Amino acid sequence: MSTRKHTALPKAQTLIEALPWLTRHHGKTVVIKFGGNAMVDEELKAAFAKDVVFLRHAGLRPVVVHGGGPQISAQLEKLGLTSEFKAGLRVTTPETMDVVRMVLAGQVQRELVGLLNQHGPLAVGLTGEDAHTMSAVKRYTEVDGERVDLGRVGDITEIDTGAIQALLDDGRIPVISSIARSADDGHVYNINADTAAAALAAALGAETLMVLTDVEGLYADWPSSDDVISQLTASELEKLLPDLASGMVPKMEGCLYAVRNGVHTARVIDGRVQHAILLEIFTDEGIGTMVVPDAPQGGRE
Ligand SMILES: Nc1ncnc2c1ncn2[C@@H]1O[C@H](COP(=O)(O)OP(=O)(O)O)[C@@H](O)[C@H]1O
Ligand SMILES: CC(=O)N[C@@H](CCC(=O)OP(=O)(O)O)C(=O)O
Repeated sequence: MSTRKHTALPKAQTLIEALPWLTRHHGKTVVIKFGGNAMVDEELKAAFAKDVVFLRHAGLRPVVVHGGGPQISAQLEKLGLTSEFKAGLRVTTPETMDVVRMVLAGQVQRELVGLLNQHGPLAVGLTGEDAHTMSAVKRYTEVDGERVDLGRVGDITEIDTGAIQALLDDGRIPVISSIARSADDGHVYNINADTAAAALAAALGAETLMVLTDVEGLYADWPSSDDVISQLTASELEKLLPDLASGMVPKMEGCLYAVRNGVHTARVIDGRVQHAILLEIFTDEGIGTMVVPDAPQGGRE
């Protein structure tokens, strides 16, 4: 006698719960920004790779954009160089830029490609430099009303999605490092990875931008409260932006940009939770914070 039928039932229910989400997301592009704690924990990294491969086998078109701020800072320290941030962006001298490029494209991206490819010949790594995927200009920022020179920090000016689309059409998983070259001065620039992910999501016409981080989502009254905002509209987010602290600023600016430029939903989710991506995409509850476009004026939605 065997009780296998009974113990297997909850598994079947879980799969069935995913059915409407599988149908809805089939063939859709999902841009996933990988960063935060999930990126320094071996188990979480392996679970992340499995989730992304699962999405690909479930018929979605996942694109990974990765950060690596902590890894860059660690390498700079080893080399006796300091890390300085202004308005959440790394002040990037030409010397620092060499390290940024080496760590993002040569270390972090290679590691992610390796983890994904344990499941088959799927992942291909690119930087924004490859096939003109992302072009940039030098970016300035304002601190206390003053224009600040951040060195080799860039703003994206143009995106050519050709190489990414070709890889997706071929069933591959593109893994993108947030580096871009300027056609004006020929320099290579350091781009914040949240900003790059949002710009790529919009340019690709992605259905979803998913930003993994090291908190549960957007806290309503951080740091005095840790109530997570589960959903908000673009206009609601725009009102909150001036009060956000530095780490969340590029993430939430990116989410706002994405939903204002054709992406259906932008989500900030907790990368410390194993299989956070699958929970967010394939279960009824979802986790984290979801940003949605404003309802169309006079629409019936
Ligand atoms: N309103 C907020 N809600 C959540 N986190 C916030 C908020 N404001 C600031 N933060 C900070 O932003 C951090 C996430 O940004 P960051 O450290 O740049 O993440 P990542 O390494 O994932 O790119 C959180 O760990 C938290 O300290
Ligand atoms: C201009 C700028 O600040 N670039 C970032 C690029 C990496 C990044 O964004 O990594 P996280 O997502 O892990 O923070 C940096 O140099 O740290």
